[in-house]
Amino acid sequence: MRHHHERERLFPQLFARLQAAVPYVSTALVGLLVLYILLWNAAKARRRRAVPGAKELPVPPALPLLGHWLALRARGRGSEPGDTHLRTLRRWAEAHGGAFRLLLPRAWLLPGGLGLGLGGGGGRAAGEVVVLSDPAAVHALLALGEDVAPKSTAYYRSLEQVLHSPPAPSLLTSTAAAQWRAARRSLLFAFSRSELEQDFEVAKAKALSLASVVLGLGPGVVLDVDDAALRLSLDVAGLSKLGYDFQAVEATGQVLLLRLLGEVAEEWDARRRRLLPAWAAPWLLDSAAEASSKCRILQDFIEGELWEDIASRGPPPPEDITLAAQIVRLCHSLNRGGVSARPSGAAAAGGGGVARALCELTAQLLLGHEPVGHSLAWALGCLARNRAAQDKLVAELKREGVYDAPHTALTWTMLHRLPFLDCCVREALRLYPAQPCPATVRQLNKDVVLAGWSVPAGAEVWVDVHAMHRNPQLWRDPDRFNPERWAEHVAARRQAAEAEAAGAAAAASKGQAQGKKGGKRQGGGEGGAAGTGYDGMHTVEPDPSDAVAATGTDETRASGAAGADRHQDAAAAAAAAAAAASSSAAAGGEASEAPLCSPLAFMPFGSGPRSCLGQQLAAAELKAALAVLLCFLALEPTGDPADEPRPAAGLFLRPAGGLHLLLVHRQRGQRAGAA
Ligand code: HEM
Repeated sequence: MRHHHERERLFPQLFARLQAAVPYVSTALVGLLVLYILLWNAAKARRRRAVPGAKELPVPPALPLLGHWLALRARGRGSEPGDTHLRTLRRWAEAHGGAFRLLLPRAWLLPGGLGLGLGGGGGRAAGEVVVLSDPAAVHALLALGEDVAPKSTAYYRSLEQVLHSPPAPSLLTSTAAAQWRAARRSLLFAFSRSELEQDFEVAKAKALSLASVVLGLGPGVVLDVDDAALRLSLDVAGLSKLGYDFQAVEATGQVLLLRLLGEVAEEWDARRRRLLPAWAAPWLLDSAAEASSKCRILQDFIEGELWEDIASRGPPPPEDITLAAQIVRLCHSLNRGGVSARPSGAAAAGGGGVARALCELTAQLLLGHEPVGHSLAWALGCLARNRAAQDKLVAELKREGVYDAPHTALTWTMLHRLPFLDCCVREALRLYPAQPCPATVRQLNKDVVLAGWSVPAGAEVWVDVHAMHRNPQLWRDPDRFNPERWAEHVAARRQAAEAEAAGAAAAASKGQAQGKKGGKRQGGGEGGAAGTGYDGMHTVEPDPSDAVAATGTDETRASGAAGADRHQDAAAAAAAAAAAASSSAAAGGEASEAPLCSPLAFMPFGSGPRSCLGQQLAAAELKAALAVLLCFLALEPTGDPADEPRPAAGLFLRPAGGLHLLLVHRQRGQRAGAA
């Protein structure tokens, strides 16, 4: 009996002691874990060996455990010009010669980082980030090819998660070589020259419509041009690529789709900056649930409205190579069971073609409108603050007859007569690249040397286009909007294009004389061919005579491989030239001796086989919109310091709080209105 009582007293005592010990034990365990992480990482740092003869990547000063995470999280504050984290990255890039290593907590906390070897990307540098803005190193990285440096799965997976539930790859996010090649070759048809000519007309018509709306608001009006530009680019993306008019330009109230797309982009950015995933941080669950419901509303709209509309058009006829038609073909070839008007349920399960098509649609909508919209807003902002450039552009439009008759005189084929317009677009994209950093994210499968820097296998490599575009060794007076810096380059490109067109015409007439059948579609002339990037960077080119490529069913056709080889050559040449440019710039020393312009260090659309698919369309759209708007409206800053643009870098570089300008009617003589 006494025994029993003693036992009854003993258990609560023991329990109370254990309870009291919990904080000490858990503190000790956390301490041991931290010590282990620090020691393991110190050992890892000692084990890190540079490839003989190559330079070890420098590391900017970092906090213990948090590394550079806080610096990367920082957003622009109050009156500060520019995005804080972009400025920090640029400072480090300039201090370390355009290549450095970042320490992020995940490098330590990931299973791979803890030395447990349970994944984390593999390789010695699992979870580490290398940031490159040295053009020679970037060209060398992109020339490595997809086997050695594919897109980073970890980085793009979070984008897939916000684009569609359950997540499926899109061209942007797909890392599997066979998948992206097939999709790219199929979708590239939608960006061929004939399509671009029509898209240009759509962009012009929508810009005229926007001008008419603004003119209707009064003789001088303060407007958020970022919002207006996003409406314009959404309408152009919808109408030209998907055959669907969102009528955002004409709408008076808020456009729900625009808001949803913006929120999805923000959610993706927030997830990528988070220290812990939502499941490991319960306090984030509410906002994660809210974000998921927004993503679902977007998904419902894309499924129920847009896809339904596209699918109801039936199988596209062979001559239809619009983006919508190519996405339908992609879906069809994946499903192999025909395209369903109702994408959910059984159809989605049957091969995943519809789910894939929906992801592609959402990605194309996001990519096709937001970077163009923000870029247009930045360009308008630059011109408003540089009256001399604006006047020169208007003078060019007058000289070429565009000012008096934008409806008829402004066409895709006459764009080469507007070189200053081209210079302005390039300069705005240089100062405000829509994807500033990271613009391209790669994962290395083996140790490599990039322009002399040793980069270990497993590292995630970011391209910092913002720092590259503002490097004082590559661009004289890099923060100044100076379209003139491009004059020589634009003139040289025009000459080269004319020579190429003349050569192609001569070859064609020779071929005809010899009775040959027509070969591949050739580009030429200003505006370029489907396979040539905005600045001559080669992309994988589609072969229109290849009917299989048009339906995206065969991924390994020789034409794609040939395109990739061509790219390798171009990239090797570019790397050599970039190395020469950067070493001569470095030898120059003084900023005033830096070259005025370094075209090989200009990469707003990325470069290589995964460069922007829509770059020609984007450039054409920017030109159409700028030319039309300037014919009717003079741009001025509002004069209010609160309206000074504040760049904020998320998925895209946008002006925080919008970009407000004063738009004043131009004296138009006897000309007709915009409508
Ligand atoms: C000013 C406007 C634009 C800029 C600055 C821009 C920039 C870029 C950049 C830097 C990339 C590479 C991203 C990466 O490697 O992760 C990219 C990829 C892509 N862009 Fe654009 N873009 C613009 C407009 C467009 C438009 C209008 C479209 C289509 C309608 C488009 C479609 C795509 C696609 C599909 C990819 C993925 C290509 C691939 O992975 O093979 N972009 N863009």
